[in-house]
Amino acid sequence: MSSERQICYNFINVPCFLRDLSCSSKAMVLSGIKIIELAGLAPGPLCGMILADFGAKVVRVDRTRIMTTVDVQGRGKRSIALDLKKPEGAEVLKKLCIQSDVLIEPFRKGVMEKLSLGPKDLLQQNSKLIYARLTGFGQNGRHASKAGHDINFISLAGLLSNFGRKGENPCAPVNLLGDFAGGGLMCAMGIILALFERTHSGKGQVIDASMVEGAAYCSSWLWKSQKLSLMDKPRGENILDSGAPFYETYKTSDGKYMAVGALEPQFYDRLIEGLGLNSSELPPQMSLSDWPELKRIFTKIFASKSQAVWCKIFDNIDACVTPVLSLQEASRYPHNQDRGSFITDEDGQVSPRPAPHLSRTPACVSLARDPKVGEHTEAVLMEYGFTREQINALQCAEVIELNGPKAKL
Ligand SMILES: C[C@H](CCC[C@@H](C)[C@H]1CC[C@H]2[C@@H]3[C@H](O)C[C@@H]4C[C@H](O)CC[C@]4(C)[C@H]3C[C@H](O)[C@]12C)C(=O)SCCNC(=O)CCNC(=O)[C@H](O)C(C)(C)COP(=O)(O)OP(=O)(O)OC[C@H]1O[C@@H](n2cnc3c(N)ncnc32)[C@H](O)[C@@H]1OP(=O)(O)O
Repeated sequence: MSSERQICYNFINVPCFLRDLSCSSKAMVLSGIKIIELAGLAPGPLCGMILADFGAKVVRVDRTRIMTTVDVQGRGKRSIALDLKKPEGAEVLKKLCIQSDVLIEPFRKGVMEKLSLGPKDLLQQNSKLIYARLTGFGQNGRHASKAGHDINFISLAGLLSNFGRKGENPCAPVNLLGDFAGGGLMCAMGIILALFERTHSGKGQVIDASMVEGAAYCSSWLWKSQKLSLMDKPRGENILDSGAPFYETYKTSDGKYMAVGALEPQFYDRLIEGLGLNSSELPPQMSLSDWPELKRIFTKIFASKSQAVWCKIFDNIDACVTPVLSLQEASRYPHNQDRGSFITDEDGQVSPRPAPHLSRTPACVSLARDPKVGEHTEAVLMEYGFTREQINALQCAEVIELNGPKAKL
C-alpha cells in the first residue's frame, strides 16, 4: 500500500493526508501482521477489511477463471488468483500460510479438510498460525454442514422473531446483524484476541466463529433484559421495537422521516415541548393503553412540517430527535463532516472511516480502489519467496492467474 494513498486521523479527529511518514503503517496496531483471507461473500471480507484498515497486510485469495469479485470490502487488500482444487494450488496456500499469522476461511464445514488444508494440515507446519473459521452454524452440531445466509443465522439465534412491526412478518435488518455484527466483526475480535494471547504463549489456535452464536452474543442485552419487562410483549408492542410512541419514526410533510428516541422522562418532556404540545393535555408517557393514541397525535404533528424544519426545531432541544438520513445524506450531515466520519477513495466512492479511533495509533486507510482479481498474484508470490520460474510453471499449469503489472525483479 502506498502511503500517498492513505489517510489517517490524528487524535483530534482531523484527517491528515499522507505524503510523508507521519502515519506510516509501522504506527498502526496490526502492522507486521500477515493475513490470508480466502474470498467469501460478505462477513469474511468485512473481517479482512477491518484488519487491513488497522495495519495488517491482507492477501485475498480469489478463485481462478472468474472475471470479477463480489467483495465490495476489499479496501487495503491485495488479491491473488489461485486454484485451490489443484494439488499445486493447495501447496501454494500452504506455503503462504507458513509465513502468515492468520488464515480466514469462510466456507462451510469440511471444505478445507477436503482440500487437505484443514487446521491439522496448516498448524502442523506453522504452530503460530491463527486459523479463523467463519461459518453460519459453527464446526459442529447438526446444521454444521448446511448452507445458510444471514437471515437463517439470526432466525436460529432467536433474534429475527424480534424484528418487525406489530401484526407483520419478521423482517431482517438487511444482513447487518448476522453477517457483519455477529460474523465479520466477531471474527475480527477473535483474531485480535488470539493474536494478543499468542504474544504470551507463542502459539496459534483455531477460531470457530459461528454467526448464529456471534449474533446471539451481540444480543446479550436482549436476552438479559427479559426480566426488566422491556421486550416481553409480542413483536412491535415493546418499548424499543416500535411499540412506544416515543421510540419511533415519523413521516414529515416532504416524505422524509424523523427518528424519535425520547425514552427518559426529561427527554420526553422536551419532545412534547418541541412538538408544541402541552403535557397536561396528554396521557402519561408510560400509559401503555394510550400509546396508540399518542402515536396518532405525534404522527399528525410530524406530518405538518418538513424534515428540515423539524431539524431546526430539534437541533437546539435535548429531546433525542434526529433526521432519518439516507447513506448519501449521512456522509454530508454536518456533525459527521465535523468528525470526518466518511472517506472518499480515489474512485470517488464514499465509505465509513474505520472505528473506533485510537489516539496514538490510528487506522490509516487505503484510498486506492479495491483490488482486481489476481492483480497482485505475481507480486505476492515473489514476496513469499516463489521464484520467477516457479511462478511461470504455476501459470502454465493454470494454478494461478496473473492479472496485474509484472513484478520488478
Ligand atoms: C446475505 C449475504 C450474502 C450477500 C451476498 C450477495 C450480495 C451475493 C450472493 C450471490 C451474488 C450474485 C452471484 O455471485 C451471481 C452474480 C455474480 C456477478 O459477478 C455479480 C452479480 C451476481 C448476481 C451476484 C450479486 C451479489 O454479489 C450476490 C447476490 C450472506 O448471508 S453472506 C454469508 C453466507 N454464509 C456463510 O458465509 C456461511 C459459511 N459458508 C457457507 O455456508 C457457504 O460457503 C455458502 C456461502 C452458503 C456458499 O455455499 P457453496 O456451496 O457455494 O460453497 P462451500 O460449500 O462453502 O464451498 C466452497 C467451494 O468453493 C471451492 N473454492 C473456494 N475457493 C476456491 C479457490 N480459490 N479455488 C478453487 N476452489 C475454490 C471450495 O473448494 C468449495 O468447493 P466444493 O463445493 O467442491 O467443496
